Amino acid sequence: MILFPNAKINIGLNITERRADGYHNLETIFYPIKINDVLEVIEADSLSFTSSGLDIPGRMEDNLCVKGYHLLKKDFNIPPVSIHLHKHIPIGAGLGGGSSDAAFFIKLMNGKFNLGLNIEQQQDYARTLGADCAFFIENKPVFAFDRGDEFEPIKLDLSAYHIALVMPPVHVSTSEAFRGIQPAPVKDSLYDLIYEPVREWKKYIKNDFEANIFKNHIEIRWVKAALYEAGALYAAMSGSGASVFGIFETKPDLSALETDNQVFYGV
Ligand SMILES: C[C@](O)(CO)[C@H](O)COP(=O)(O)OP(=O)(O)OC[C@H]1O[C@@H](n2ccc(N)nc2=O)[C@H](O)[C@@H]1O
Ligand SMILES: Nc1ncnc2c1ncn2[C@@H]1O[C@H](COP(=O)(O)OP(=O)(O)OP(=O)(O)O)[C@@H](O)[C@H]1O
Repeated sequence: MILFPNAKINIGLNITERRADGYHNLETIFYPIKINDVLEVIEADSLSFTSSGLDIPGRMEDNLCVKGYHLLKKDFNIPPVSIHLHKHIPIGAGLGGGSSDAAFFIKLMNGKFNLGLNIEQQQDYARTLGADCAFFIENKPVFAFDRGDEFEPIKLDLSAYHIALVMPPVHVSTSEAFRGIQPAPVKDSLYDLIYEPVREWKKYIKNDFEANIFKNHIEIRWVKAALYEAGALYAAMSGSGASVFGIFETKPDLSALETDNQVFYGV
């Protein structure tokens, strides 16, 4: 069985509070985009994990798909499987690629072995693997809050726009991004602001990670500026970086960025 885990972007990200469990409360909009991995699972004599495409840091046991297998194995009598992941979603990009693989793995296993898990139950399993994971179970635009793992559906359709995504040659780890952040409550919630016209977003919708990350990685700031110069209605870093997306009325010319960065059009 094969599924195609996709990436997400964060439109706005406000870090509102430090929590007692070491995490932060935040609010953000998650929006699915069309950059995909390929995840194949077949029944086998023993558990194995192989990958192709981009190099995935860490050992096999650290891979979120393998962690997902062990998580389900605790509660269900599932057979060993051979997992193959073709990695295409940039890593350390704020695109939630690893989280998506994990969520799609849970969905795949649920379907393949008739585990009978409903959406909420799949989200509960996903949540234990990472704050981003649960979003990918339903994979629809949402307003996310708490650790970023509680959701309220929103009506947001950007399909009339051209979204371009630029990945500078920099990786930012999520915990690095949270270091030095001063959480602050918000006056106006993204839950309402997201319904402002896209060309107004730059006045109201911010990613709280940008200031810190731009200080240490000036090239990410340059990419954002270049997207505005190329005509973006809105441009921002996604999640904890390093990728930056731009929302355009039509396909932009970003050829000047292609030398130093990976550029994805029409995601
Ligand atoms: C910030 C976002 O990238 C926005 O999309 C995500 O919420 C991060 O989600 P994620 O990569 O799935 O994060 P996890 O793997 O659960 O957490 C990595 C680390 O980030 C920090 N972390 C993450 C989420 C959160 N709400 N508060 C945090 O402080 C914690 O130090 C945690 O140990
Ligand atoms: N299937 C996987 N694909 C990619 N990375 C994985 C996977 N499983 C575990 N990891 C680990 O997770 C780390 C970051 O993964 P990921 O690509 O999800 O980060 P990210 O793009 O910063 O996403 P996020 O928006 O969730 O912060 C990697 O350094 C890697 O060690």
